[in-house]
Amino acid sequence: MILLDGKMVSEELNLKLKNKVDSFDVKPQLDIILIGNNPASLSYVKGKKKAASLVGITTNLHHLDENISQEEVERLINSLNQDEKVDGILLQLPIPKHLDQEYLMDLIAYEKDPDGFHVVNQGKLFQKRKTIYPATPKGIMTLLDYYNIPIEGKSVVVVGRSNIVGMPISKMLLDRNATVTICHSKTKNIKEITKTADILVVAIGIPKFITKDMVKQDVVLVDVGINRVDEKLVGDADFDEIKDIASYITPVPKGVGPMTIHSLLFNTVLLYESKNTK
Ligand SMILES: NC(=O)C1=CN([C@@H]2O[C@H](COP(=O)(O)OP(=O)(O)OC[C@H]3O[C@@H](n4cnc5c(N)ncnc54)[C@H](OP(=O)(O)O)[C@@H]3O)[C@@H](O)[C@H]2O)C=CC1
Ligand SMILES: Nc1nc(=O)c2c([nH]1)NC[C@@H]1CN(c3ccc(C(=O)N[C@@H](CCC(=O)O)C(=O)O)cc3)C=[N+]21
Repeated sequence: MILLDGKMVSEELNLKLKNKVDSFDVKPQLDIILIGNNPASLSYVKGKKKAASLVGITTNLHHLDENISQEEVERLINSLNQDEKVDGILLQLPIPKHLDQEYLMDLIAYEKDPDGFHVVNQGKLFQKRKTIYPATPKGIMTLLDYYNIPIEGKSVVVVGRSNIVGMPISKMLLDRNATVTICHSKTKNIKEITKTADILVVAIGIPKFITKDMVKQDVVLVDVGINRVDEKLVGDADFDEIKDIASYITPVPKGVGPMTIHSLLFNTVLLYESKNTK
């Protein structure tokens, strides 16, 4: 088994990014909007700020009250959209239920969307046009490519069909000529399907859902899940059970998570560069 070491790869690629950013006179700027005090979100935002500062990207955190009104968030996004200094705007998800998440995500200028969540950027992805790729799927592709894992012609199974992970990673793997099957909560005989996978990507948010009887020998397993169980992080797959069957496997933590952060920073630099070449 070979570990798909997202921590190591992201550190190497962040350093490469830093060398590029070091050559810029004006640094790229990422503005993060965090609403409320969800402990997981606080911890992710901390991770993003830390990595950004290592790379030389300026971050501005807008930490808003849990009860903030829709209008006030709109006002903030509008002003960041207009601010020339701002290269990327990240609305940390999830946001409180009284706010219209879809509306707010679409309000962020798509030229300032390092997450690649904007409906225009997602639309471009699904029409195979040049776009800002969503950070987690892009991080997964970067990790697979780093280890030279072949994708063309492979049977890929993606478990999960969210807008931010399942759907875009399925499309990106399809565009690399994999044969992609997507499973979700209504899929029947999921085990028979996951067993066919050369590459299995799991993004559902259920701890240790994928067990060793659900994978074939030498599977490449990409575990996107981040679940907190008894103060510890566990993935959507049972790592200890599967590690001896898999050819390659991502750990949780230190797998896909740090690659997502790298992609966010990479995308922020892309947005900065396209602003400066306009
Ligand atoms: N490492 C990273 O960088 C990131 C990690 N994550 C983690 O990845 C996981 C998934 O996140 P996200 O995509 O946002 O999740 P969502 O909750 O948006 O989507 C979950 C998906 O899983 C499917 N699902 C739920 N239960 C089952 C089941 N029993 N069998 C098969 N499919 C099921 C759902 O199906 P249906 O559509 O039918 O409801 C849905 O498509 C979470 O643990 C999250 O924390 C997320 C983003 C980044
Ligand atoms: N607008 C927006 N963009 C996101 O990209 C976004 C989001 N909202 N909301 C939540 C999810 C989740 N997500 C993670 C990113 C990194 C780690 C990560 O680096 N995790 C470390 C562990 C961190 C820890 O110890 O808590 C690891 O896996 O090694 C995890 C999860 C980004 N998301």
